[in-house]
Amino acid sequence: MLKCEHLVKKYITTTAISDLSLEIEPGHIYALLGPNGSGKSTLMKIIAGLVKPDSGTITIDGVPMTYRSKKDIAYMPTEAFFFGYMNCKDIGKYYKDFFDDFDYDKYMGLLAEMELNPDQKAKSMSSGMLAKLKIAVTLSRDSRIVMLDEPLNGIDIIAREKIISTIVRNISDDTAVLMSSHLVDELERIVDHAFFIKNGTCVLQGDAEELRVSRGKSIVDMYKEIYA
Ligand SMILES: Nc1ncnc2c1ncn2[C@@H]1O[C@H](COP(=O)(O)OP(=O)(O)OP(=O)(O)O)[C@@H](O)[C@H]1O
Repeated sequence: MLKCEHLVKKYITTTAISDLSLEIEPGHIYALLGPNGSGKSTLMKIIAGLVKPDSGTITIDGVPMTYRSKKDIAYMPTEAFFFGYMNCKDIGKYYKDFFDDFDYDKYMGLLAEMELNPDQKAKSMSSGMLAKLKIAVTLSRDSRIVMLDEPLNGIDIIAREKIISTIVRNISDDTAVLMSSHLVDELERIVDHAFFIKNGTCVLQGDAEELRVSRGKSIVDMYKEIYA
């Protein structure tokens, strides 16, 4: 469905993305793995249309991406992005006005599932609560591609379990999920495909089970081998 071919993104002194190609299909959860500075966030921003690549192409169902393609993509960046004076209910209404595909009832259900108070203002929320809120707004959109940049960051170990199961339960068969995390062992349990990014390019990719069988090791051990 989504195909990136030979993407390159250079900043003045850094090449963030270097000849990177990958493909994602609906019904799968993909892990975007790599150490700090390897290019994961830049890649997501390029796919979300927030950063323009210097070269390379991105297509959805064979059609080059335009500003209209943005409706197919729900992107959750690492940064929190809420107005502090709004409470969770207001934030839901704001998103509903912004995105035609935003399901307010689903959002309220997700708030309850993540034990967030609909009346609490963003400015009074802890970083872990804001992390959950970001996930709730992102999963409430009916998008074909869901990109979550570090969804488990700042979330305690008990809540992480819940978030992982919430993500898995709220993904339909016609949605593709691309998720980055440094918590590789936690991602390993749920992803069915892994992309290993190093210096802005994809150095290994494949079906998680096939990779484990062919290499005789876990995704975590492959990660350690590639990046040690
Ligand atoms: N706006 C920018 N200007 C200049 N350099 C940038 C910019 N954004 C990213 N970079 C550089 O591009 C490279 C890739 O950064 P990116 O944020 O994509 O990595 P990452 O894999 O997401 O890292 P992390 O795991 O730490 O979030 C890094 O060397 C970074 O310093």
